[in-house]
Parts: sequence; structure tokens; C-alpha cells
Amino acid sequence: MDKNEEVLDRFNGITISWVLMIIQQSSRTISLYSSDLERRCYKLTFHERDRENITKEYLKHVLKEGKEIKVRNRQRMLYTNNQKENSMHDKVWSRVVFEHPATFETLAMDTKKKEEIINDLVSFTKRKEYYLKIGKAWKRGYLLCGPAGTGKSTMIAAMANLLNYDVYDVELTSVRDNTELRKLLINTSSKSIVVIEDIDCSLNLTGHRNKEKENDQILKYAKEDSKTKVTLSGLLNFIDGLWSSCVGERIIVFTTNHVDKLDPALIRRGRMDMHIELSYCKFEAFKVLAKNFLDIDSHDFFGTIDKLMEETNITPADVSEYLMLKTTENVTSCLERLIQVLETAKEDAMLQSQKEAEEKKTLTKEQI
Ligand SMILES: Nc1ncnc2c1ncn2[C@@H]1O[C@H](COP(=O)(O)OP(=O)(O)OP(=O)(O)O)[C@@H](O)[C@H]1O
Repeated sequence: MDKNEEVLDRFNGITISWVLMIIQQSSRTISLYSSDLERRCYKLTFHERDRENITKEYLKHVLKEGKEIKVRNRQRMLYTNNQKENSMHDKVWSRVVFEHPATFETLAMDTKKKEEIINDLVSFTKRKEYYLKIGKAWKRGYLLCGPAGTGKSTMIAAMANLLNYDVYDVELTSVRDNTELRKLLINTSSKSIVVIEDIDCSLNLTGHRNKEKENDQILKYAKEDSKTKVTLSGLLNFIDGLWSSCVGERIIVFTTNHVDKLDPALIRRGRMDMHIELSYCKFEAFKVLAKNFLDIDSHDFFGTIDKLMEETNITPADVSEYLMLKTTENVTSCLERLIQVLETAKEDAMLQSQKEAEEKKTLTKEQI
């Protein structure tokens, strides 16, 4: 608004006039900045009879709207924990602008499941009073599981874009110990998603903690260069601390390719409120990808693709690759290429299961 410009607003049938006032202040000191000598304020004019309504309801509404606009317009950030061992500065997080294009609209998965997740997220953000009333911290935990390339990272980006949250990506293998983990947590802000990806690969946070043999197997997934001394109880404290010591809304997301290998304590309800399984690309998910990549809702080949997808396991990441149009291709030739890939995958899967069945037979004979 310019100085003395008037803007009219309507609220509950009341008209309010806003005028920007700039008041010059006299000062004996010299300032390089003219704004130091100015006081900016807004003059609101309305009918006397509406005074109570304005002071009690309208101003509250203006502040709330203002906050929401600020959140909508702010640049979101992606934070990662600093990995330099002897970092000179105190900052535990490094940040870059978060500009991932993924949305729930472009996310390929079962429509019903997608709606359920969106509703869960949106209703979480609106339940501040409810959480206060029941005496629980305003938080929600999501466990995303599924094979590589089924969209776990993409879903986190879609969540952040939907809610307008920052993302804190915790690289657990670079966290020295539980104290450092706590420090990271304290330095996260409200309206954020704290992410620990591939939780099964980061630490030995597996189920059946007493069975050494199984633990050995799981350690194969652990990163060999990991120097972390973070323990399972440290991580549990981190999650519970996140809920109890932080003000404001927070979401924590774990992703894993091997949910069965995680310690049940880590993923129990209350810590991870919603378990979301992302799976191989079936026809409904394919239709989303076909719309994203080829801008089509139907095609004569859709029937064949539907059938083949029921018989094969192909990830949305692979389908996305095959749907990227080459300069020499058109939609039909691109879909033909995908059909060929699916047919080959189907044959390979059949040969593999035959081989496995024969191996099983031989094994049983040997046992007899
Ligand atoms: N469900 C999906 N919807 C849309 N695109 C997807 C989906 N799954 C995968 N993709 C595409 O494949 C790429 C890889 O997917 P993404 O990294 O999200 O998978 P992931 O499950 O996190 O894999 P990993 O376990 O290896 O980290 C994405 O950049 C995206 O383009």
C-alpha cells in the first residue's frame, strides 16, 4: 500500500477502511536509512456500532490470516545435519532452499490410500486445540515402507509441499552419539518434517534384538563407514523428546525397505501413528504416471498394460523411466516399449519361480 492509500475490507457484513499512515519522527541523530525516522501504521475506520466486533473478532481474524499468508509465502528449506567432524561453527544443520516438484496429485499410488493420507495430514494440522485438550504434544509419526523406487522420498516431498513445512533430513550414520542427536532435535523449528531415511540401513535398530544370528544378517545392510554411537534407546528418546520438548507442530517420517527387520518399539503406534506401504506399480498408479509423463487419460494399450501389471512387479521409478518420451518417439511407441518391458519381466519372473520350484524339489529329495 502507498502512503494514504485506502483499502476497503469486508468482515461479517461490516466494511472496514484501512489507510497506511507514515509518521515522520524527529531525530537528532543522523541515520543512513530513512525508515529509521518513519513510523508506519494503519488507521482503521468503521462504524461505532461495530467496535466490539472489530476489536474482538476482526483483529484476531487479521492476525490469523497474516500468519497464514506469511507461512504460505515463506521459502521452505531442506536441512541436513552437518557432517564435518570438526566443524568450526555451531550450526548443527546446513540448509538449502527446498524446491521439490512432487505433489500428491503427481504421486502414483492407490487413490483411496492417497486420500486417506492427505486427510490424515490436513486434519493433523487443524487439531492444535484437540492435542492441547487431550494433553498430548502436537505431533504425528509416519512410517513409509516399500521396495526401492516405490516413491517413499517422493511422498515426503509431497507431504512437505502439501503442508508447507520445512524438511529436516537426519543422516543418522553421521550423528556421533545420542547427545548430538538431541542437539539436532532441539534445533528444529515448528512446522517441519523430521526425516530418517532407510532407518534399517542406518543403525542396528532391528527387531529380535536377542537373536544374534539375525542381527548379523541385518548388519550387512549397515553402512560400513558408519562411526555413529547412536543407540536404539537414544533414538527412542529422540522421538519421544521430539514430542514432549518441542513447541509447535512436527511430523517425523521413517522410511525403510525392510519393515520386518525393525525393532517393534521403534515403530509401535504412538511413535509411528500411520504405517504406509508403498508398493509396485499397478494400473491405477500407472494412470497417474501416464498423465504426468504423456498427458493422456486413456489409450488402446491400457487394457494390456493393466493385465501385465497385475502379473509383474515393476516399480513406479522404473515405469517413470520408460514413460519419458525420447525425441524420436510418440505416445504409442512409448507405450509399446513399456509393454515389451513388462512382457520380458513377466517371462523372467516365470522362469525364476520355475527355477525356485525345481531347487525346492531337489532339496526335498536330498532331505529324504
Ligand atoms: N509413487 C510414485 N509416484 C510418482 N513417481 C514416483 C513414484 N515412485 C517413484 N517415482 C519416481 O522414481 C524416482 C525415485 O523414487 P523415490 O526416490 O521416491 O523412491 P524411494 O522409494 O524413496 O526409493 P529408495 O528406497 O531407493 O530411496 C522419483 O524421483 C520419482 O520420479
